[in-house]
Amino acid sequence: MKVALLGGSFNPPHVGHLMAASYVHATQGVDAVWLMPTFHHPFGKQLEPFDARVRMCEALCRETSGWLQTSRVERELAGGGRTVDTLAYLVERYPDTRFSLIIGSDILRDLPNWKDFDRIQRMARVLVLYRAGYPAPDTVGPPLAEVSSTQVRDQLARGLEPSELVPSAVLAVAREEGLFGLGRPRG
Ligand SMILES: Nc1ncnc2c1ncn2[C@@H]1O[C@H](COP(=O)(O)OP(=O)(O)OP(=O)(O)O)[C@@H](O)[C@H]1O
Ligand SMILES: O=C(O)c1ccc[n+]([C@@H]2O[C@H](COP(=O)([O-])O)[C@@H](O)[C@H]2O)c1
Repeated sequence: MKVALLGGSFNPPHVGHLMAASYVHATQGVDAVWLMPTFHHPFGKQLEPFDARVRMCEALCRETSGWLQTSRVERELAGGGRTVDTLAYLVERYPDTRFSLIIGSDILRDLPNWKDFDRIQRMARVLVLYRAGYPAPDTVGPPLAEVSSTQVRDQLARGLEPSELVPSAVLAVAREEGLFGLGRPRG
């Protein structure tokens, strides 16, 4: 079994995540892609509750035939949210699985602040996808969608419906859960 991991805040998930996962599934010889929402963000990002982000990720996964799944592993570990620790745990727990790690090229500038990136590279094949707007050497594939969770949150804060950036089923969960100020009167 070959699994590619896409870790992220998913605050909220958007079509860029779906495109990144689809691209890897379609071209990189993996059987499955696991979305791995952050429980505690290592750099202290303030996020909507974990369970609500998991629900939105699950809605995103339902856009696929089943190869995209959501993992709650970072809550099971409940540690500092460092990817090297999550990966070491997964490698031990699934000895017959070969893992890849997907990151967007925007992350490259953060890597000096990651814990033990060298060790990550020894445990997993690292696939750096070309995120539109972040050209870099050695990325895989064409530039992917110019969309971010930040942009989605900005639209929601302005009372706009980000229906071109977020699958409708994901937006429905965000509305049900009252995330990102949805359902609250705007001041
Ligand atoms: N449009 C995209 N194209 C390619 N990769 C992406 C895209 N959006 C996110 N990613 C990658 O998915 C992973 C998780 O991203 P994350 O959940 O932080 O979304 P984000 O849009 O970057 O969020 P924010 O705007 O809140 O920082 C990261 O590796 C990121 O580089
Ligand atoms: O391992 C680290 O040191 C590390 C530092 C920062 C971020 N990460 C992971 O990188 C992934 C993308 O993070 P972000 O900030 O783009 O949502 C997510 O899975 C984080 O847990 C990992």
